[in-house]
Amino acid sequence: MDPSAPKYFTIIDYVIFALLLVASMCIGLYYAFTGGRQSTTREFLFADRSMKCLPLSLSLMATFQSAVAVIGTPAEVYTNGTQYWFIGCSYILGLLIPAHIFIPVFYRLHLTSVYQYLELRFCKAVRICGTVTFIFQMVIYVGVGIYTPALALNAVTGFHLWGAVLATGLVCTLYTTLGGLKAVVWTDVFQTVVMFTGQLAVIIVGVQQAGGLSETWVKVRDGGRISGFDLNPDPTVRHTFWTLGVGGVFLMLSLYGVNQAQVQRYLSSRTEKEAVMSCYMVFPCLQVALMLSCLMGLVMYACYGNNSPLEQQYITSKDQMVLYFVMDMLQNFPGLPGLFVACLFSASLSTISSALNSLATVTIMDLIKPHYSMTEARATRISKMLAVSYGIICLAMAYVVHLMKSSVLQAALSIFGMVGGPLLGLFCLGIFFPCANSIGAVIGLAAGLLIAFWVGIGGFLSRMSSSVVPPFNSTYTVAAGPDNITITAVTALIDAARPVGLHGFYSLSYMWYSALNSSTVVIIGLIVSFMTGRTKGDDVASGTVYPVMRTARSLLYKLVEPSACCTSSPQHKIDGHKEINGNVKEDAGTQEETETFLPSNPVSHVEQETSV
Ligand SMILES: O=C(O)CCCC[C@@H]1SC[C@@H]2NC(=O)N[C@@H]21
Ligand code: NA
Repeated sequence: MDPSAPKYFTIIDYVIFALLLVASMCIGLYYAFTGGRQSTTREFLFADRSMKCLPLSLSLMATFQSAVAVIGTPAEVYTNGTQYWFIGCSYILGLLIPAHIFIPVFYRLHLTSVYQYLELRFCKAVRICGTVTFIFQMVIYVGVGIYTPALALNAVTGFHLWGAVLATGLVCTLYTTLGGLKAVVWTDVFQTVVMFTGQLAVIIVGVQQAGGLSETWVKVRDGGRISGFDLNPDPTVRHTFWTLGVGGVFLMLSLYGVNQAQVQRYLSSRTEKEAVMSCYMVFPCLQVALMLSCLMGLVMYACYGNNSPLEQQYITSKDQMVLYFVMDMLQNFPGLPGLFVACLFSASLSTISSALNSLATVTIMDLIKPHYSMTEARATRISKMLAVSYGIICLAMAYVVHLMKSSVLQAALSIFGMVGGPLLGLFCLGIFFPCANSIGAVIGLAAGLLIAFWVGIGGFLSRMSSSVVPPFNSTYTVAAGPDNITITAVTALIDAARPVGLHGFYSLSYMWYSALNSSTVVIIGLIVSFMTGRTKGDDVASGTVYPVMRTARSLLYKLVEPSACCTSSPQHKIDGHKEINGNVKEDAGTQEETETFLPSNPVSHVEQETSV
């Protein structure tokens, strides 16, 4: 069989792929005609705030596990080894901080959109800036998410590119519009099961084709694909333990801490405890997803070695490698290629549906409702129309992505870093620095976005221009074997060409974008706040600041005085929260200080803190 010929699906493959779309549509229809029949925004956008932590945790994981991870991560591991796996270390802090800082603050404010927080803490202008930035980020990200699987599928199986894009986009938009957040969460659960099953099937068959587990291990180890701890502190090295383990924390905080798609899931939990639990339960799900993607890259290497289909010119981009591998390996297992393609589109659908639902939410809640009073029914109808409109916009965005040529994994993570980073900085400025004021917030956000695009675009262009340096300045894994002399020579050449000065700034690893941009927003935001008259502690809206110092003191106190921990903590009076659309929330009453060390009404401690 000529390996360069495109592989074709058998009829059973198409059936499995069609079944996935039909099943997703049925879940959407089910939630369109049961329960409250999606007639209120509370149901359409927040699932009646009744969600339990298990489906939520799978949905939280699925939202940012798109075809990009299913295709891009194995290609990354195949090319550069398992260094990328260290991003898993960033999931610890990347989920603990959202669980114990962001969720308590956002949950107790009874927010509808996470950007409502920005108006409570700063002013309406900051809220609008945050909302628009989020919309910009998610529309581009969804464009990548829709286009990625269609491109890979088209390249390897001849499946019509825009047919796949339209099928994905339309089915997804339909069930999201019909079934609201309940449908999005439950299709995420179903699609995650399909995604994991597909990946596992390919790994098992791949290991068999490579000659068994021990044979696979020997090949990847001798091929230098098992990376150790690369503790190189050089921030321009693309993947090291620091860029992934530390830079990854900021990336995770921008996604699982302050991204509307995730915060909306926390807010749709029945109780704050369920929300915190769902955040904790994301950790094992993410580790499994990361493990499956990395293992697939290793199995691909065990099967192809260094003469990859890319070098054989069977495919044109490394993002097509996974699908080529699947069609190559599973050709004799009718139905499995269809299962893997269903896995790929499941990853995509679960991300696109979450994004469309969150885009509709912030648009209606942040941009429309505050300016026009309307009935619940009308607001829900507009939300559904918005979901459809964003579906169409994202299909157009897929075409724009078609025009750009970049590794999809790096493209997606760069978008998160360039746009998600400044948003993370904006929320950190508000939550951790009571002295920050609105002018500081707006100018800080602008500075963060400016730096982000300067480094991001500059880095992209400088990589394109200097042909000597490879597509991204990665440290080559020195391949053992006859050609290692060549590789060493090339590495020496790269080091010689390594950019210095401003050029060095441009070649910052994309994994540091989130950290750099969020820090820029905080630093500039604080400087401008001090220059323009910092906010006094008691001017800060109740519940919008996390008392870092007080929590640290109470943690220290519990450590030093173990006997103190069994006495009941002092009662705290909760005063009413002024909700944004005017009606004051009745919160009067007293409440035990919760074990998350965040007092039920954090601002009172800020007053104490700032007044001390
Ligand atoms: O798959 C995607 O859509 C984007 C690539 C993964 C996004 C980041 S990587 C760290 C975190 N872990 C995940 O599984 N997704 C996010
Ligand atoms: Na997904």
